[in-house]
Amino acid sequence: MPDFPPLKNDLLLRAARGEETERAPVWVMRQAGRYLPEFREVRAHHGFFELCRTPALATEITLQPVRRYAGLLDAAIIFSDILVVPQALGMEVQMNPAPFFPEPLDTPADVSKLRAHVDVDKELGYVFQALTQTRVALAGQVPLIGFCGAPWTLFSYMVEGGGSKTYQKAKGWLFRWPEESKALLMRIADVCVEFLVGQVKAGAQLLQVFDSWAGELAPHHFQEFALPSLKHIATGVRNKLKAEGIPPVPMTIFPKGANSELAAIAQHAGYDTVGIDWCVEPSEARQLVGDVVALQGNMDPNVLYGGREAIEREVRRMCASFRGGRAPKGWIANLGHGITPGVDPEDMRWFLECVHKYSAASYQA
Ligand SMILES: Cc1c2[nH]c(c1CCC(=O)O)Cc1[nH]c(c(CCC(=O)O)c1C)Cc1[nH]c(c(CCC(=O)O)c1C)Cc1[nH]c(c(C)c1CCC(=O)O)C2
Repeated sequence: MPDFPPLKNDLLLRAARGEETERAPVWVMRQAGRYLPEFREVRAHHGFFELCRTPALATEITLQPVRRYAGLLDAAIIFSDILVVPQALGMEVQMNPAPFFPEPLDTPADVSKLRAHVDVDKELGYVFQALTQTRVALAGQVPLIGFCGAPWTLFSYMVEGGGSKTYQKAKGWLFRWPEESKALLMRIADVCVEFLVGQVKAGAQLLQVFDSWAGELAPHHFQEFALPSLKHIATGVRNKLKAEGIPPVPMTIFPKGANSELAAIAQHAGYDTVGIDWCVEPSEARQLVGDVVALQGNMDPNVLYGGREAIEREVRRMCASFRGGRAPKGWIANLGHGITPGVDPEDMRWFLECVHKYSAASYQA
């Protein structure tokens, strides 16, 4: 592994390991994106996946929010997308402007169209290069997060051919072809394991798995279909790193909306941190997960459209609720889902400032 500059701010890594921190570390899902004018400026000249595939540009975009919010953000997340894994498996994915797969997997017979063996270095080496370049450019300011999509969420995109409101096709697959579905989920999980291990070797200091559609499944279907593949990833990554003599990195699972499954996820999925959305009260989430994991989240991203007073009020409330459930110990502040394109970057700054203030161990409610 390359020799990287020493890390100056390890709040995120300490919180992810469940340690007490002087305040909650904070970063925001989709922090490098369209709400930033500097992102839109670069994006105007390049296609979305062209940005992902050009390490110098991916590095520049990853650094944009870190630069703009210097001293306020406690992590960088590599600019990429969860859909690079279906691409590595051989599927075509367009972004126009939402994700679109011209040839989705209609039936299990279509699985034969996927690459039988995925050479992750060859197909996704551009992500590894972007991580290494970014880690060097960060000069130890903040840790660098690597990520991938969870098998169930990726399976949904690959079967639906894009986003969906009903998940009819993806769920139709699960219920009509449960064994084939499980095999495909595990096949995706195997690629995720290789991809995440490669990301650590390239410089990622924490890994997050995005299961954006976890909450669409009934609890017993989540446990049957999604949970085993999530566990396969956590165990697979840990084992491979160990076998190669590489120190482990903290891992976060974001099972969006699967709030009735939090206890099972904390106990059985094998991650250090569980991300929660805004539909669960933080103090209640802490009760559900116990002491096993750190928590991440969870302000409703739409509060960022409510003005400064609302943002301050909601951050203060969020801090109190996480603290009620024993924060700032083992809590990473974030939104409950990605920041959206219409947010005023100065309101994002205010959110970060409020977290610094109200999550401080010294703050008296
Ligand atoms: C479901 C999902 C996707 N991508 C991702 C998820 C999981 C998180 C979530 O649930 O939001 C993850 C993702 N996508 C992107 C990142 C970059 C890192 C970050 O700043 O968090 C990350 C972590 C950049 C992006 N990924 C995308 C953009 C916008 C594309 C553009 O510039 O046109 C960015 C900055 C495109 C994308 N990519 C995806 C969709 C649905 C879209 C289009 C709609 C949208 O923008 O929300 C799939």
